Amino acid sequence: MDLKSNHTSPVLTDPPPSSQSRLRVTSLLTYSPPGAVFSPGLFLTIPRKKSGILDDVRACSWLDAMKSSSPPHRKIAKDVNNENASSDADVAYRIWMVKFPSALKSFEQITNFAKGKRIALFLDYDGTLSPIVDNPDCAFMSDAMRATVKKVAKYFPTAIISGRSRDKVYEFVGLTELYYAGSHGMDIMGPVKQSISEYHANGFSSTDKEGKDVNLFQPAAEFLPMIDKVYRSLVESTKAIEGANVENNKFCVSVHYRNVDEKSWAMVAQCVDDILKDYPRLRLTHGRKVLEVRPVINWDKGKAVTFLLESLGLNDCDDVLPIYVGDDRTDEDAFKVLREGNRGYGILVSNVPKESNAFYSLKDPAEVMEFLKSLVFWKNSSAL
Ligand SMILES: O=P(O)(O)OC[C@H]1O[C@H](O[C@H]2O[C@H](CO)[C@@H](O)[C@H](O)[C@H]2O)[C@H](O)[C@@H](O)[C@@H]1O
Repeated sequence: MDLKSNHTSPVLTDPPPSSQSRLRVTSLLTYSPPGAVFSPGLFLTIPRKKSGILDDVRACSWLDAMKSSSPPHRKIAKDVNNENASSDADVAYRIWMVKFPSALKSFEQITNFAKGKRIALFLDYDGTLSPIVDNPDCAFMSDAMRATVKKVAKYFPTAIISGRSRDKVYEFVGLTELYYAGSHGMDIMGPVKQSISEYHANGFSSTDKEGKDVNLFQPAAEFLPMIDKVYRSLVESTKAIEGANVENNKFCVSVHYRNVDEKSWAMVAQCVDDILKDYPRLRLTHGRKVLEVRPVINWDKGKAVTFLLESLGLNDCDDVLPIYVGDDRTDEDAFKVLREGNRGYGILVSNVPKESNAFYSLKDPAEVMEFLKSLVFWKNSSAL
């Protein structure tokens, strides 16, 4: 998106009223191709009841998406009975890696391409810098990872782009030298170099935790009271479901079902569906064992990457190589932006085969750390 030429708000207008509730296509997809939600032609018309169990067709799609939302880790150790299953998984993973080669093994290729270019780094948080854990409040990154991110940010402009609220992800990472985008890019704290407010009604100047001048960009600002209300409703409606956990991510709400017995997943989906019926300006996306309710606006992690590049003065420059590392479906929007414009590299963190718009892969956060360390080493040695 050309930010300079787009002075309009990214907030989309309400879909036209209908006597029937309409189910957005995105609700049915495991991840939504960017743009899919916004075309009126992509709205399905399905009568929706206010109460009762989820309609069968939607229940199946939601539950399928919920089941596939965070594949179990691949078994490293093989037991005798499982040997065939394990080796099948290994073969499938190796075949997949032909399409998405390891960013570590392809490091020379990446740095050859990066020669003479300025790298800009974009890092997702959960599952990328910190391992996936049962309790979202305990997804701490290791001190070693923090030290590595700190080093990497010395050499390359670095931003964290997370589904968490910006405050929460800052609390986890704790590095003032980075840029932060929370709520899947709907809450960006960026540099003042190029005034964001100059281009967008939703941008304004502020100061960070250290009193440094920054620009804030919140394209979904008008949704704040609605999201807060929805958060409280979901806390209330899911409280009887053992293990369900609702997280307020400021401009979106996450309903976690990782610790809910699979038999009760339909109940979790029902609570979310009831909310979506009441709030047509909100939509659903799927994450790793999490249902996320967010505003229907034309904004995502991909747009956040473009926005940050623009505000860093690095957009549309032939000598800039953006690299985005992420593990989640919401990161695909960013991978797609980099791939489509042939602008940079997406690196998918996954230890199982997944369809993706990324170019390369890394197995887990440990490999992410190794990759970041290699970048620092390469930069140091190429400066000699
Ligand atoms: O964009 P991200 O930084 O990857 O954030 C996406 C969501 O991550 C968190 O949930 C995931 O990680 C949790 C901790 O490991 C895990 O328990 C949960 O099952 C995962 O879905 C976070 O809690 C969500 O709010 C983020 O939207």
